[in-house]
Amino acid sequence: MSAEIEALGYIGIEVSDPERWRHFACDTLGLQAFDNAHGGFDLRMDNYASRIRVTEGPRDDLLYAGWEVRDEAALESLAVKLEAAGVSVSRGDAALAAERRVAALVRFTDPEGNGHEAFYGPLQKTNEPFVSPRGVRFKTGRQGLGHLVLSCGDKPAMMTFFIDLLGFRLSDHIHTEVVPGRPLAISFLRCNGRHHSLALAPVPIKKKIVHLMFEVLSIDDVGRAMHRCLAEGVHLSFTLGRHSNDDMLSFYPLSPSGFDIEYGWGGLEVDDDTWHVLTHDSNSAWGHVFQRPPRPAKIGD
Ligand SMILES: Cc1ccc(O)c(O)c1CC[C@@H]1C(=O)CC[C@]2(C)C(=O)CC[C@@H]12
Ligand SMILES: [Fe+2]
Repeated sequence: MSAEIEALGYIGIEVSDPERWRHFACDTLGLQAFDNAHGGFDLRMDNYASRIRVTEGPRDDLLYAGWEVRDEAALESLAVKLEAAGVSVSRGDAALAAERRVAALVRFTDPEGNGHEAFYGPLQKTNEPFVSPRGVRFKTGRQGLGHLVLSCGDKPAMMTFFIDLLGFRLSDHIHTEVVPGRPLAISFLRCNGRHHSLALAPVPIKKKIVHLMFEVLSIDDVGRAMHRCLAEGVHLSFTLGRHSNDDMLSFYPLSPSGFDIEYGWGGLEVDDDTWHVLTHDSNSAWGHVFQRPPRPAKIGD
């Protein structure tokens, strides 16, 4: 039986300033917020009842990534496969499944301690259609909500976990230098036609989330969102650019939690039958210029 993960279905984040996040996500990026019964809010970008669950807390980082599988049998075979490999798996009860707005889920952690959930049967709010407050349409469907880049210390262990155990396919590597003289090899993993749903970056930062990417259906929505950021003084960690590996045209606003959002359009779709792993030595065909983060003004500046 197939135990394959098919998409990044949802994520949970803990944020210290939920109201700033609500404004950023809705008014700036065009997602739709719904207060939930758990003291936080859900961000929608399509029919799914929850794509991003925002919970208040000090962490300003990832709580869990929710990976979608086809059905109950696929969920059970994935759980059995993980357990056979010595990963401890906890089956979510009905209350947790209802809270996550899915039919069933299991929970586990990766070798670096990040929380993950696999689930099937996401609740669809078809009679309460997603309406973006900014008229944005997001590219989701079989490709999931977007992509997540995780920082990691032991990248080989993470690669083994996601590829050998969870069934991700390697799309490519990028060898780059963010800090001159410090080579960095980022690897891009897919679980559907999206070039990557997960990328692993061995960068020594405290946060697990390096960035979270949303893709929109119109290039104008990228332009409009970028100009809303500029008008509001939202810091752009990377300017507009086009990536070398997946062709995504994107920019990177800094979220209120201090990790980046990548907001993009035009990402390429991988055909598993013909894809060939590549190694790139540049991040971008053009653009994506790093911008130093803003420093709080001090008296006397
Ligand atoms: C290079 C690249 C290809 C596809 C993407 O979706 C994507 O986000 C990136 C950018 C990765 C990003 C970067 O270029 C600069 C250095 C960054 C911030 C890291 O330190 C990890 C992710 C890296
Ligand atoms: Fe990205």
